[in-house]
Amino acid sequence: MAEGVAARAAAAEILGGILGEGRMLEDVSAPDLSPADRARALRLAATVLRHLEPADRVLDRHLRKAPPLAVRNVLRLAVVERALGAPAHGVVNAAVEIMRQRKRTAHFAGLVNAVLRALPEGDPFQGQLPQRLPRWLRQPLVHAHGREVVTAIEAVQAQEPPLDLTLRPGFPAPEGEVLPTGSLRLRGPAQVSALPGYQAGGWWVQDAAAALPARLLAPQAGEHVLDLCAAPGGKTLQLAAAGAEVTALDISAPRMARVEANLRRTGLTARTITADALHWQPEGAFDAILLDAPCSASGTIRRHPDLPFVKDGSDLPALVALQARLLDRALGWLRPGGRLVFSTCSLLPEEGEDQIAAALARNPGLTVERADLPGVPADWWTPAGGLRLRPDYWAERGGMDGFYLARLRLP
Ligand SMILES: C[S@@+](CC[C@H](N)C(=O)[O-])C[C@H]1O[C@@H](n2cnc3c(N)ncnc32)[C@H](O)[C@@H]1O
Repeated sequence: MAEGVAARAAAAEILGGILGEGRMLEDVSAPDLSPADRARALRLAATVLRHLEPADRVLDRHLRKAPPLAVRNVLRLAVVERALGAPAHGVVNAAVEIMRQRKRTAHFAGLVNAVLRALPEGDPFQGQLPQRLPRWLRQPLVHAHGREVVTAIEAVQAQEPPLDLTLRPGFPAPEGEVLPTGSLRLRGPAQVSALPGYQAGGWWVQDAAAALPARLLAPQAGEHVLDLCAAPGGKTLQLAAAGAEVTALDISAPRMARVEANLRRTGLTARTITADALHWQPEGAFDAILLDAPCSASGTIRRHPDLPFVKDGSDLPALVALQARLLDRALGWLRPGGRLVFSTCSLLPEEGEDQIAAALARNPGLTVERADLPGVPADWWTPAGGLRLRPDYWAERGGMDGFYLARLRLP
């Protein structure tokens, strides 16, 4: 088999699972492959998803009739690889070989060969705009930020995201760029468990934006802090590393197992509880609560490029209602004068700015508190005192996840 064919064939199959069956990337299993080929297949599939729209625009110029999805996915993969600079002959030969491997696609080998050889020399995406966000997401974002910002967000989301680490002082760490907010940024693919300091638990993977909610909460040593909706636990580790007495709660047992594994690796401690926060009751009040609520995850599309193809926004009203219920319950678990940071990895005002405005209206005396967060530019704060983080912030450094966070204070 020619070099790279197994990984490319698997990437095309993964794309079929996502685009044909509506499954999320993490739920689609790559067939029997070496770990290296599996990693390559997942990476290729994710890359194609980031450029699906431009790839289809290029292909539609060369196709008279829509081919079956399995064929189109192999063509998309080849066009995207070409756009990213892979040599034409390797890409074309692999695509043709993949077609010949299966009886149901073998008769398309000639078409695939002809279409790919007809592509002009150079970058097939030249002059094209990046892939657009889906309509349900794009429209409210254009309304909130304008077209130019949305195009800038889309440009960042078309790129492979960097790998950000949250560091523990005094532990070994890999070499990378230290961001103004303190996260360490690495470029290019990395085998996380092989990086210096992993075994010693000196750091954990956490997007630079995702590291800010725990910093905004500013936990103090010995404080009783609840991490509500905690799994897989990046924020739990931050709270525990600050010396707080942490209770970490999540509804999902398999996700909670990941929090426990993360605590074991880092040697940090937290009390872990698997329960539905809509029914659970604490034994006593907390000094501080971090509520990283379930949401559309629309701020994480560059890490989860499958999301726009699998979600259609129809679960948004239920998510917004759940966030409000979780927020009101959690406020009831704070001591008088206690603080709560609400965060969502969403770009939508409904799950951020509007959610907090509604909480203030429902809870008299509750206030939003702006804090001094080192490295955070003044214009990331909203007039209402929340922090709106957008993927196009620090675009030249690789961007960040979209988030909204606000620190609330009880009277
Ligand atoms: C955005 S994720 C949390 C990420 C986590 N804070 C971190 O930093 O790793 C939202 C979490 O909410 C949990 N969740 C959803 N509904 C819940 C509920 N009713 N009670 C408790 N946890 C819930 C999900 O299982 C999911 O792990």
